[in-house]
Amino acid sequence: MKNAPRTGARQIAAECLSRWSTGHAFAETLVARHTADAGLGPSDRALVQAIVYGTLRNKTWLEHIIRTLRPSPLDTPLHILTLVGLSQIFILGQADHIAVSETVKLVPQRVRGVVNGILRNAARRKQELIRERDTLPLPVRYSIPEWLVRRWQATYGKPETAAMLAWNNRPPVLHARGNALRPLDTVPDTLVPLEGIPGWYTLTGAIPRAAVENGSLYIADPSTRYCIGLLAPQPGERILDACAAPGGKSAAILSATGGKAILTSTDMHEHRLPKLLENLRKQGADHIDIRAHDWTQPCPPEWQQAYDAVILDVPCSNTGVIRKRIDVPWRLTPEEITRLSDLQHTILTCAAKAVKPGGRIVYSTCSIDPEENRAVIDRYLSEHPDCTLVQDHLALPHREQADGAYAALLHKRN
Ligand SMILES: C[S@@+](CC[C@H](N)C(=O)[O-])C[C@H]1O[C@@H](n2cnc3c(N)ncnc32)[C@H](O)[C@@H]1O
Repeated sequence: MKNAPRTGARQIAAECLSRWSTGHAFAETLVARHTADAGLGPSDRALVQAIVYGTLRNKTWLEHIIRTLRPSPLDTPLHILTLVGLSQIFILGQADHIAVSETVKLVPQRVRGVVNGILRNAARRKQELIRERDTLPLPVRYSIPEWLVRRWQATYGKPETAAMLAWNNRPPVLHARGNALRPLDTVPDTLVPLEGIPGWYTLTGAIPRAAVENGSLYIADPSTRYCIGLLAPQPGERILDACAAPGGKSAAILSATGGKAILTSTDMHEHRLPKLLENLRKQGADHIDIRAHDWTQPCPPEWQQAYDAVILDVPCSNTGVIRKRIDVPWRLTPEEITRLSDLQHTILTCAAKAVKPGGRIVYSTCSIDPEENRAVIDRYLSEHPDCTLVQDHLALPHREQADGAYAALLHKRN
């Protein structure tokens, strides 16, 4: 029924947040699973996603509001329902009376007054609380753990970090790359060409499914073009894309070479290979060499020095894509960054053996952390004097108005 109160969606959002706070599942997975299990329609699914993502993106600030309005702590279920209500009031911009009444309905009768009191108070003091936000310490204002804010300030300085935090705190804008192998007949209404970046578009509405399905478009961020630009793949070159699934970079290489690069695409996860194959076929690849390989293991003899170039889009912390991966700040630890850096160094060391003398290695991440970027390159170069760094590029998200990314081009001497 049109305009029916969507209490079901709010309940499901609370369940997702409850699961998220006690487990390891990603928000995206939880929203997909719980909305499917509840049989919610598209608009309710969108509401669940908006509440869950909005709450997690602003978690520390919303919790600060709860503490301001009720100094004694709430038990977990009430705390989560209060977050669901506040998220509607402060982040989604719903009418206060609807946000309050629909949320309070979910609260057991005997404690309903507590949540009702906090939400009504929050709605009444809304403008004051919003104004106060700008005066709060950065970790609270932008809901990012203190250790991460300190780490970024030490690397980039305070003003740059503040600008990046403000950028990360907003919902993402999606982009798409046009595929030269399957040019668009007409540019769909929801695509706006990106100024100064030929072949790239901003999505201003629904994803043009038909164009994605026929391979004319690939949903990706313009920051992914840096590694392809450094690789500068040429027709006829043998190229190894070592960490390839789901195939964004492999497809970009094929698009850039008119389908004429001779590509081997590997990934350690067998279960990711069918999607990789499907994506590459869809985008016009006709001869595809797809294999499972774990690049923490030695380079197989038949691949040693067999490639003109190797691209390594390694697993990383995703600190450049926090707008899209909202779990990242809450799941990441400094120890995990160090573990990833070691893993990246191992993958680089093993996969670089596949490059011919005189060939190129492109290393890329969607991390903005130096430990996963330049430090990995410097460590590798210190152990491999036959390689030199030609160029590297760090894209900071707020500067690019896109995702953060790092790419480095190495040359292996003849
Ligand atoms: C950042 S993603 C790659 C994205 C891909 N290049 C694209 O553009 O669509 C990293 C990939 O590395 C794979 N991976 C992780 N560890 C690996 C390893 N030891 N050897 C090979 N692949 C690995 C993951 O399964 C994941 O698909």
